[in-house]
Amino acid sequence: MSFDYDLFVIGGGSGGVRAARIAASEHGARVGLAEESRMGGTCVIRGCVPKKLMVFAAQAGLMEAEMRGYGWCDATAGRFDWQVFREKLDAELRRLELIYRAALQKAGVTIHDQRARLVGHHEVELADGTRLSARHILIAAGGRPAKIGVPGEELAMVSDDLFLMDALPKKMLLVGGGFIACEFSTIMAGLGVETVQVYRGDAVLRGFDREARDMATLQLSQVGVDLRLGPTPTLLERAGEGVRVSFDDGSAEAFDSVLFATGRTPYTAGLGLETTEVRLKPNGAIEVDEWSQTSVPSIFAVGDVTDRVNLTPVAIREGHAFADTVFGARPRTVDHSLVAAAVYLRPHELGTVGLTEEQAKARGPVDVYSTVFRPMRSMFAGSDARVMMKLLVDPATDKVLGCHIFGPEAGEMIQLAAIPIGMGATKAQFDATIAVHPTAAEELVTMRHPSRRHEGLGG
Ligand SMILES: Cc1cc2nc3c(=O)[nH]c(=O)nc-3n(C[C@H](O)[C@H](O)[C@H](O)COP(=O)(O)OP(=O)(O)OC[C@H]3O[C@@H](n4cnc5c(N)ncnc54)[C@H](O)[C@@H]3O)c2cc1C
Ligand SMILES: NC(=O)c1ccc[n+]([C@@H]2O[C@H](COP(=O)([O-])OP(=O)(O)OC[C@H]3O[C@@H](n4cnc5c(N)ncnc54)[C@H](O)[C@@H]3O)[C@@H](O)[C@H]2O)c1
Repeated sequence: MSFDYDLFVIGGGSGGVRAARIAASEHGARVGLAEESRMGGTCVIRGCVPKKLMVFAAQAGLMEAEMRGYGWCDATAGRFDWQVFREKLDAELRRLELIYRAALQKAGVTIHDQRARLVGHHEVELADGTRLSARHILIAAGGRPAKIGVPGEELAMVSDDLFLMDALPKKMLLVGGGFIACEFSTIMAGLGVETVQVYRGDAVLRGFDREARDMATLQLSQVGVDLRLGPTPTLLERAGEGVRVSFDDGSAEAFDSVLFATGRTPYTAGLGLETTEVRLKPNGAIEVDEWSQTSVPSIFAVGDVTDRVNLTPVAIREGHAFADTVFGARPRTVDHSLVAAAVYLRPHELGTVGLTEEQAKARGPVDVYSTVFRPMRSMFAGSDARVMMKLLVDPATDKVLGCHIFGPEAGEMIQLAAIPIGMGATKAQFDATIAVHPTAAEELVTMRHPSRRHEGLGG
């Protein structure tokens, strides 16, 4: 049977673009790709990239205070102009979008700028009605922000809207305690917005190392976020130009805008999956095996739509491995067990790889090497900001099971620590490394004695 394409990719985000490009340019496949919105997907257009640029924009106040501590007595950040920033941001995103598009075109991928849906195991239908057949179909449709189902929540923004605001709100409520809520609370407070964050748990960033969570929770308040642990919104109502929010503790308050950062849902609705035998998980994510293959042999899925580890480099790796396996005769899977990540807070970020202290303790005996200190940089400036470095070590094998860093540029540091840890490095090998002095990171190779040992479950 002949097909229009060897591969048809639905979604031009991190996973889809990489898979299409590698299948076409390195393995000679005839590839078509449909993108209903802007090329580059969540990360480039409404995620990692604009977010990180906003993080940089938001640190002027902290730098001003630090520089005053270093003798720049009149240091002042001056006035932030959202319009100027947004115009630059829009231009940068347009530039990146064109680069993604050009890379696909150079690889020989045919781009269809419209929505696609499945109409069978080898066929897709585009929004204009065109039907195209393909030997293989890759679903890389990503996810969509999810709200929580309270009345009036349509009055609230989701993360996609943040990058399109005409003006900064004066007073903003952020709902949630995950990556997005914490990063954007830091950003908004840093840009001078009166920022309130509500989170129903007792410390933000559930799932991360508890000690790091406590430090992140404290830091949010220290950078001016009014963090309220416990309450959850129950009702949103329009109040003049703003929104009045009622909470489950009986309180109510008005805000200029509200952001729900309460997780993301795999974007499988309306994808035509009912015309196939592709199995879904209970939350709507596409079920795949280690090869990213669905329950239908000709259909694969990568990235957030599969809800494995929802990070850009993971989607990219899954897309690349899929293309090499199916079109390059180089079968390889992706190891999701040891993925480093960072939460971009300010002044200190959280970098993490491997097991948390809680997970390591549940697994068996573990030695915890942990140090919390005031780094010379901020201490000199009069700041009380603290850094944490933590290594979790298996006493039987001496292998480092996890590393957690709360400090300036922790994302940069954890990227490097992830290499030896991924290679199975022992604590003795960390110790054998001569320190780089004076740095904060040198603590990773100078912690001689465990701060504590857990004997394992119940220990
Ligand atoms: C605010 C925010 C900040 C983030 N920050 C980070 C970070 O700092 N680091 C990090 O690693 N990750 C970050 N992430 C997560 C990261 O963006 C995602 O994990 C990543 O983009 C997933 O890639 P993907 O290819 O699976 O999907 P996406 O990038 O979402 O791409 C899916 C694409 O498919 C298109 N599409 C969907 N359905 C169809 C259809 N039927 N037809 C045609 N096109 C379709 C969509 O328009 C979209 O362009 C962030 C996410 C958000 C929301
Ligand atoms: N730096 C990064 O790598 C980065 C940054 C942003 C986003 N991301 C990715 O995007 C994903 C989505 O981010 P997110 O912050 O929206 O999700 P998240 O899963 O990290 O956090 C969701 C938050 O919403 C809360 N929540 C969920 N349901 C609720 C309810 N009914 N009532 C009150 N609170 C509720 C949760 O308790 C949690 O705190 C992340 O999981 C991550 O994979 C990564």
